[in-house]
Amino acid sequence: MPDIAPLAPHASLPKSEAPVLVCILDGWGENVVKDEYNAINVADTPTTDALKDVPGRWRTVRAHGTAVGLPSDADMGNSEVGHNALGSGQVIDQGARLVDIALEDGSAFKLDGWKYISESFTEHTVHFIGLLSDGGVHSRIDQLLGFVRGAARDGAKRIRVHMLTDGRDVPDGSSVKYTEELEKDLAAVEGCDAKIASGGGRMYVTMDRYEADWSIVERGWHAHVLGEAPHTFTSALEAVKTLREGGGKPVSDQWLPPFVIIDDAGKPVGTIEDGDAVAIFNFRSDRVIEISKAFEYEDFSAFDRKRFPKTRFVGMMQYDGDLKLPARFLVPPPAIHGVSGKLLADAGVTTFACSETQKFGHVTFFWNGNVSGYFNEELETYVEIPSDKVPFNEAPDMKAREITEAGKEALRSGKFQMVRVNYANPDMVGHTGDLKATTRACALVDSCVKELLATIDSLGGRWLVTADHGNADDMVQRAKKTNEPLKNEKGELQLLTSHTLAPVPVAIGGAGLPADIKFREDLPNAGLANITGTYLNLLGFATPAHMEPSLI
Ligand SMILES: O=C(O)[C@H](O)COP(=O)(O)O
Ligand SMILES: [Mn+2]
Ligand SMILES: [Mn+2]
Repeated sequence: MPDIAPLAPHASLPKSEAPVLVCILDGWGENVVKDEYNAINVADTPTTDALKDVPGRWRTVRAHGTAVGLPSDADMGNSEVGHNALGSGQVIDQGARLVDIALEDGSAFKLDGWKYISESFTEHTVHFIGLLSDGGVHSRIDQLLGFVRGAARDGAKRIRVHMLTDGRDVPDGSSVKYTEELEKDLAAVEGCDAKIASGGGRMYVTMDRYEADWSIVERGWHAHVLGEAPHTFTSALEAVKTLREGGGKPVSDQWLPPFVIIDDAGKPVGTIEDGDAVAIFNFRSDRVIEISKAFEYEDFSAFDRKRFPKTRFVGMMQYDGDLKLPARFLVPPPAIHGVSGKLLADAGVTTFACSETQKFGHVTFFWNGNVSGYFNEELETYVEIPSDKVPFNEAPDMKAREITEAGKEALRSGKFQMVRVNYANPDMVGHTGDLKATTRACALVDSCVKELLATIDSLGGRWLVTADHGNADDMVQRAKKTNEPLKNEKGELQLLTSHTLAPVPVAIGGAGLPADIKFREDLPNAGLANITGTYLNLLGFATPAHMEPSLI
């Protein structure tokens, strides 16, 4: 644990009497490729464009790979690691990397979580539930296989995988490839009956987040636990291929309906029963907290479980350190100490944080180092604006206007020294692969930023605008060397639904920021974690020693 001292005053930058705004544009990368498939480039964005013209007050920082604690620089950034870095000012080994290490050195198979599920190996079934891809944002297929093979080696007789198709962190349509691969690898596991038992698309089955729509989790419970779904198949590959066709109305991987695999007699091959072990193989928390509650809590009312089997349940990690959920886990999660939220609360600073449901936990839970709730309820106010329950290309404005109104009101109220908001649009609409809708989303967010900055300027405050990773800045898959957009055999563009590896912009300003405050030039490789010290400076505090250096 780093040595953590309380916040101290900045040596030369006095405390701001007016509020300081930190504004996160979720999924807004600064991509070198600026063509017609870069939605930010296509969109009319006069406000964020103008920020670039102010000398010494606009730059980019790294938001992917090792700069945010991911295993390699081929890993795109994501909201979890991005907001962890922005909130904590530290580069922390993240879940993906911790699981890699625990598998490599074998420690994963010696810890309590593994011992706990091992008790079910000989007499019962071991179930693995999670996102099937190598996106590396929530999970990775190679890690799943590491645990499946470990279970077989340690005596498991029956393994069932409940797979959620991705198409969001990886290209749409790739579910076919991953399913084929998994079926083949499970068949090759020796001395053990290993099969896929159920599944569905990640946005429609099981992986809801922040309680946006519990019916998603309910559908997963029915398929995985009860073995009930509107579609049954005898093979997962057939399930995925058929459901993608959608009976003439193609369905993307993210949105496949739930399915159950049955045997020749029509019986589900892998319902979850008393005594079975259940392991969630996602390392990232937000989209598996709800299903974890359904397995772990005796007392549960979010939906009718119909049957509540007594299982040995573990998460890949402990997903919520505050709730201690789940109680047992395979690999200990990253320990994040000395986050800005805690230090500010200890220093008596009043804070307002706001986003809509889809990103609410990002600016609170992830920001605060994966801790739910307040550090100091008297000093902090968190506002969640309920998100729509639709595919977001159908409503690309999302709740950006409402967030802007809430932000302006908080700034003007005089009640808060720090106001932070997250705009979900560039990311959530970007994930749909819909260029037109994403362009609209980016233009709207730009106009919202304009309003917020005007408000803070009128109050004599200071602001910092940044993002957590790229997404809207590239909407097509490209050839590696030439960056040429890729097309399929039919000549159709191959859409990009995932995040990008682009760095993100960071801009500072405000009527209350002394004219001589500029970005320093000796941190060319700075990343998201360098932003924390920067906004603490804007608030009048020195950068704490355990954090990455400030950009100013
Ligand atoms: O969960 C998701 O929506 C995507 O996998 C990642 O998006 P996020 O990291 O921006 O939340
Ligand atoms: Mn994000
Ligand atoms: Mn995203």
